[in-house]
Amino acid sequence: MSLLAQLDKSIAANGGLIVSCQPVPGSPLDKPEIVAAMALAAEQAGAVALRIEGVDNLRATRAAVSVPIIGILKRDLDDSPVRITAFLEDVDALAQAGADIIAFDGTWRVRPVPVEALLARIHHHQRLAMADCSSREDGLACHRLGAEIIGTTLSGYTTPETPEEPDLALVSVLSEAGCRVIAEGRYNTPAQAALAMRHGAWAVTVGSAITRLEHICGWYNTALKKAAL
Ligand SMILES: CC(=O)N[C@H](C=O)[C@@H](O)[C@H](O)[C@H](O)COP(=O)(O)O
Repeated sequence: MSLLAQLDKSIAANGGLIVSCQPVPGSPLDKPEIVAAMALAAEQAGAVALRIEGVDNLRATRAAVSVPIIGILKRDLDDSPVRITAFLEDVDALAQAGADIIAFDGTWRVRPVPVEALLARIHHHQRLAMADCSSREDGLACHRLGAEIIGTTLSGYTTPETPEEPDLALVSVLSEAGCRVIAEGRYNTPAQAALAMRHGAWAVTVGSAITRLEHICGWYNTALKKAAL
């Protein structure tokens, strides 16, 4: 059975939650063995797939879990705002470390390597490609170029202000256009994730609300401070 067919089956059975295990950089939780433990706990709790950043985290997680892994590699570049899997060697490293799906920045911004070349390299390794997009235009362009999965990951992150709510409208527009959409970015409650599925998402990736303890504490601290005023 193809990986997509396998995922269709587990999404139908379990609901379509993908857990992104990306600790806050420099956090006491930012260690490959802890990332792998979070990933295993998510798998045991019914996650259909995992999203993992970095080669060491990916290797540790691959050894611990059996569900598919979406691999990414983040870098901060001087001459481009693109951060997620920007180079061909990043694709090679992720494939080698055991990613089943490789996600990359699919936005139309100044970038070191064209989307077409990244897609060709991912497919050369016989991996599935997920394009992390910010808009209808990005998403449709990556879909036409052959990305099997379109993520709404970067909606709200290519502009100076990031909204609080997730971009459900983008999920609808891309799924109506025939894309296999992973809703991702600020799905901080189960109700928001469920809404994404009702807007046509194939699956929903949740990161901060499940695996970034500092963000969750921050949400509570802000609310509690406001309540004390
Ligand atoms: C914009 C960007 O770089 N997003 C990253 C992509 O991998 C991660 O930092 C997010 O945590 C991930 O997309 C999940 O989103 P959320 O943490 O909101 O559930």
